[in-house]
Amino acid sequence: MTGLVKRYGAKTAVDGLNLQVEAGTVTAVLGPNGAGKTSTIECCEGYRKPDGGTVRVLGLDPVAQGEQLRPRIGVMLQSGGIYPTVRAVEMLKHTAKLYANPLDTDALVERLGLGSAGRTPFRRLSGGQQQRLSLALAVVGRPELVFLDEPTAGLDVQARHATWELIEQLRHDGVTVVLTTHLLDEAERLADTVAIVDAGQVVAHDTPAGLAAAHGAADTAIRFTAPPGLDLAELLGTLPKDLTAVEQPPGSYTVAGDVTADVLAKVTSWCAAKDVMPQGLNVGRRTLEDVFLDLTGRELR
Ligand SMILES: Nc1ncnc2c1ncn2[C@@H]1O[C@H](COP(=O)(O)OP(=O)(O)OP(=O)(O)O)[C@@H](O)[C@H]1O
Repeated sequence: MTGLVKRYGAKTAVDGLNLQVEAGTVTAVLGPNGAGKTSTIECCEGYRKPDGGTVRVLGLDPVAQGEQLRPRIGVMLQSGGIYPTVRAVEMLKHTAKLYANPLDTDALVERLGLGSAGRTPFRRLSGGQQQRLSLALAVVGRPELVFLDEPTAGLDVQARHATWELIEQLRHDGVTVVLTTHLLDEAERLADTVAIVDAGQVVAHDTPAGLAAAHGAADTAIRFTAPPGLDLAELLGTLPKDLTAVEQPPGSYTVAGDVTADVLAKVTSWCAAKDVMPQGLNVGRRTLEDVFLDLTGRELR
């Protein structure tokens, strides 16, 4: 898509967003709450009409050519969209019959641990079961491309791993997957490329390793918490020139760069001179989470 714009009244949710996804890959769209991820995905699915820009999915316009597109894609919405009284597995079997070459529904039920949910009406399923059923419904028709909006939000660890394995299987089968997530480990584990969205735009799109390399994630960092408002310019004055220091969010400090034992000693003695106790201090590699924080100024959750 190029230059995608989506507005709700005066609010511009998506603000000229550009994103190209290669067939057969898994793309994770990562961003803070309200960044415009869901709006973007819904424009790709044809559920929302863009206010500007061009969206093509499998070469088709999702709004004008929705009828052609829909049988070829799978969609897992954040909020169900499933009849509340319909029984879980019946719904899945019924949906499978609408497709020429569906997946084996029994195997899918087994894989997603939905066996016990068989005859339960959708509205009586637990949140996690509803979500796994939505995922099953999205993939049962063997789509060429699936959109998964926060597929593991709120799932327990076991269900999350089952979902990850299913997504890995899709990728292995050559299905193109676009998923949104707040979870960095999910993006790192599953995605060939990660698109970081902030304020309705893609601010970076690369492989997880590429993002990390481009944004200094190989550096080491000292992290600690302390009362907000420490004078970081003064702290930096005591440290070698190539180091950086940020307070984000207030009271959480990161000193990054070539962190040696000498740098660590200088940071702690500066704190001591200010009568500040650095809590939870640790030294480690900068992570993709730090990259995210740098790019968006916000934490993932
Ligand atoms: N139907 C709507 N009417 C009005 N405003 C909306 C509507 N849907 C979304 N918004 C607003 O548009 C912005 C982007 O929302 P969107 O749901 O696309 O973001 P998101 O990145 O998916 O967020 P989250 O991670 O919380 O799901 C938000 O500020 C949201 O409040």
